Amino acid sequence: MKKYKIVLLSGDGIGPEISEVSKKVLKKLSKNHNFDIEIIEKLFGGIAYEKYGTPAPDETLDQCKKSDAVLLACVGDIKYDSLARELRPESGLLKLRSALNLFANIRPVKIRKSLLDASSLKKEIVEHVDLIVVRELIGGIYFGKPRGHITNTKIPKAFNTMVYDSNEIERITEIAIKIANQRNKKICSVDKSNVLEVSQLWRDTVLNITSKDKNISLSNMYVDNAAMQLVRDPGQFDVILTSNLFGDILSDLAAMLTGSIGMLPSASLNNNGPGVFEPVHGSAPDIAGKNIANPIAMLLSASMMLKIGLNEEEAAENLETAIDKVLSKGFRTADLADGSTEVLSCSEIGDKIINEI
Ligand SMILES: NC(=O)C1=CN([C@@H]2O[C@H](COP(=O)(O)OP(=O)(O)OC[C@H]3O[C@@H](n4cnc5c(N)ncnc54)[C@H](O)[C@@H]3O)[C@@H](O)[C@H]2O)C=CC1
Ligand SMILES: CC(C)CC(=O)C(=O)O
Ligand SMILES: [Mg+2]
Repeated sequence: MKKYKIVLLSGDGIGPEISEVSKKVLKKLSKNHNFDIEIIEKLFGGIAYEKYGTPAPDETLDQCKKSDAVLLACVGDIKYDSLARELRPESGLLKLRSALNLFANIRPVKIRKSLLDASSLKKEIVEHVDLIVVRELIGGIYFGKPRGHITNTKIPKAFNTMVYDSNEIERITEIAIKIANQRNKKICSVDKSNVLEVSQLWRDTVLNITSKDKNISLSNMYVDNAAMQLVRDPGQFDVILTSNLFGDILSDLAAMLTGSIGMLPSASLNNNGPGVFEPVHGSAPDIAGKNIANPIAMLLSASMMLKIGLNEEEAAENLETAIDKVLSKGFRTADLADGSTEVLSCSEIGDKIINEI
């Protein structure tokens, strides 16, 4: 029997609620598909700061490095917003991504048939959407130096640096090419090269690397236009390749094509070593503790973990089919409710999905 060791980071806000569902789902899948999964739970984010004074304790990072894969819920809360930047839960997340060298964040945006009417856009606009955002994850403005605050001047100033070297752009482009080759072979690289030098290097490097693969059709788009096009005609995109900040923003926007940010999973990957599988959404403090969060983004992240991280493709498919069955029977969490469907709590929809596995 195959044995896997995964680390579960429940984090903050709705994290523990959606993690509880994920744990039960993974246990059922492991039974049905005959593999053994050890789930090691570690503190991470604000909850880790409370206990250890740091959001990403060494012990948690070490355990993640030793695992087959990491399943992460979400971190952050308003109560940590006044902490020194390096102590904030979000900084812990950046530290984890960097420590595991997770340079590629893969965010698939797929419309589930039964949710065609749940999108904030018209059905005709979203029905052909099937795109993947390939986002660079450990460079760009989230990591660039210098960064800081100047407080000893009359007018306070703050600054960040958006920086990439060509190696960083090359390796994420290669990932986008690999993914595009398994799909419609179209890459749209999104940048702001009409204004930024760093984006010009991005554009030149992407062109240089993609031109070596004659199967790939490359287009370029400025990020402001890309935001507009994602709402105007999202079906035009296959693979969107972009930098850390732009990918972060565009994928939240793209989430609404699917009906809710509670539906969007992601995989943060390295060329070798464990990946981190994490929903696109944050800790949703506004609904935390109410058992009303949508656990599906985390379950779809678990599905990506099974497929990409553990090679358990059948289990991943079983989970996705179970999710689709529950949605097609009209069960929804509150974020997807439209009056004609039955609204269930986070744990209730979790149980429905488990029953379909
Ligand atoms: N990967 C992570 O852990 C991330 C953490 N954050 C952190 O999360 C906290 C909240 O950030 P926000 O900007 O409010 O973004 P958010 O994604 O947490 O929430 C935005 C809106 O979407 C809703 N929402 C999010 N996930 C949902 C789900 N699964 N089911 C139903 N509704 C859901 C929330 O209730 C809220 O109204 C902040 O501390 C932020 O820094 C934000 C983004 C990513
Ligand atoms: C909270 C951040 C570190 C990043 C973020 O919003 C994301 O990765 O989606
Ligand atoms: Mg984000």
